[in-house]
Amino acid sequence: MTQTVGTLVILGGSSDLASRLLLPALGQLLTNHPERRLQLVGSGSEEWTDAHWRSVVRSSFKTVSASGPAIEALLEDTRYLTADVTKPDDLERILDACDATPALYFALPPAVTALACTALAKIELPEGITLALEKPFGTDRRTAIALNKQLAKLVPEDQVHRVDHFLGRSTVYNMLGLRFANRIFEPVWSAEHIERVDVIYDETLGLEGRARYYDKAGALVDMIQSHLLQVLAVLAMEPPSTLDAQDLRDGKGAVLRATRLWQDSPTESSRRARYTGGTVEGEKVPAYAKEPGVDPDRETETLAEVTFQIDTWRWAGVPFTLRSGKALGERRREVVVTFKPAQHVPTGLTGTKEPTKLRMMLAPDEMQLELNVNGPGDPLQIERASMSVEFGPGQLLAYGEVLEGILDGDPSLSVRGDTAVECWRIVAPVISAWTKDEVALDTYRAGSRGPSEWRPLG
Ligand SMILES: NC(=O)C1=CN([C@@H]2O[C@H](COP(=O)(O)OP(=O)(O)OC[C@H]3O[C@@H](n4cnc5c(N)ncnc54)[C@H](OP(=O)(O)O)[C@@H]3O)[C@@H](O)[C@H]2O)C=CC1
Ligand SMILES: O=C1O[C@H](COP(=O)(O)O)[C@@H](O)[C@H](O)[C@H]1O
Repeated sequence: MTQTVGTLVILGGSSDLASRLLLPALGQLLTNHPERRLQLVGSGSEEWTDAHWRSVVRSSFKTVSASGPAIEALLEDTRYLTADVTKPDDLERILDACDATPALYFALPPAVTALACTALAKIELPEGITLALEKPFGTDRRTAIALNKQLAKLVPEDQVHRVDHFLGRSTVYNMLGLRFANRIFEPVWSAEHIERVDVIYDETLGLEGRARYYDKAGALVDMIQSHLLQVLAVLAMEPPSTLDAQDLRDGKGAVLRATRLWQDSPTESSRRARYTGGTVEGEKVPAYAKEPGVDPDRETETLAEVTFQIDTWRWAGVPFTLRSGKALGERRREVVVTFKPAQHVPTGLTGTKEPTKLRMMLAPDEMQLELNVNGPGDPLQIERASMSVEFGPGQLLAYGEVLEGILDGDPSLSVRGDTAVECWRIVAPVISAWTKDEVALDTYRAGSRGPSEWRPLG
């Protein structure tokens, strides 16, 4: 694809996102594509000099051993502008500093992003400008609709990239390849053969000093409302004709429009919990409620689990359970598709206790197909065997794939406006029930597997 963006502006240059994820990914992308030329402008409310910003960029690039002509050219003329991005004059100054068609990347808290968009409406924008917005997109359905309206007044939809780095993972293409480039999965990919689907994203990471953002979001909004619903959409979509932006996004949109809480019951379909003090990977972790910046009375959950149904012919009656949490004892990132038991196991064969399971591990991507096979000893005794395939790490970090889409004007892997709103609609009844305390806030020890009374998934 041809690069359509010539200047990348990071609003929130001092953010954790920029230094830890965006800049390393940019470094890797430009190392892999030495022919690219890109001007980088950083901006933030901190009074930084160009030299300080350059050193921040350089250290982030170092983490991925970035090098080559594209990196040298970028470091040579990158600059930093101190600005309040909620002020139109400051934004105008930033845009004046752009030598080529810019992309504005909002590495900002969602409320500040919304104010910056209001300010952008008051100034003239350069032709072809791209706007890249981080998740969460808005803070609920209403604010997401309002933000979409604001953006629509600024640029056409294809120039808006609602970033979800889970869609920037090769995982999406791996799932599509597995399903649609084989004859054996798609014919059984439905309620007729699938019992349930679990998407699990358990992290050993704790709060990592992100209370300012996380304490208002919690695990439901941070992971399920955004990333994991996108994974569900890719898993459950109808076969697209092409991998074009329109086909992919139409396919995901149709799934999400049909998705709602299991039996429409927020109390039956959702669970939440918060970690108490413990030890994770040998390190002591304080109770979430005692972390600096956390308001314990807010009762923010650090582990969330919600079951959904998809009201289509293909998926009627199949529960999709999404779970994610922090400070857990084991990092577990996988999609588990559990098939229905064989219709009839011939009398005489013994030992078929578990049905067939397809596990798709995320980052690093791997697939395991757990089957019932005849064991090496007694031929009538069925044993469990697993066939596994490693997909490899992908050419780029997830954010590198996101940035490549932005630079090349390809929104295939970004979230479309209507879909962002759907995701808020889907989780709204859970948020409402939790706010009213209709679902108890359970506890789990940091370093454990979660509350012992919760049914294990997968
Ligand atoms: N960090 C992560 O792992 C991930 C973050 N995200 C998303 O990225 C976004 C940023 O998150 P994160 O990096 O954690 O947040 P941080 O709190 O680390 O950074 C927020 C940034 O916003 C800047 N900022 C705030 N107000 C203004 C203003 N009025 N004018 C200019 N700059 C301003 C801050 O600058 P200053 O400090 O100078 O005020 C800072 O650079 C969020 O939407 C989050 O959901 C998404 C995926 C992962
Ligand atoms: O967006 C986010 O994602 C990360 C998990 O993604 P990973 O690619 O870093 O594994 C999560 O830790 C963070 O809380 C959330 O904001």
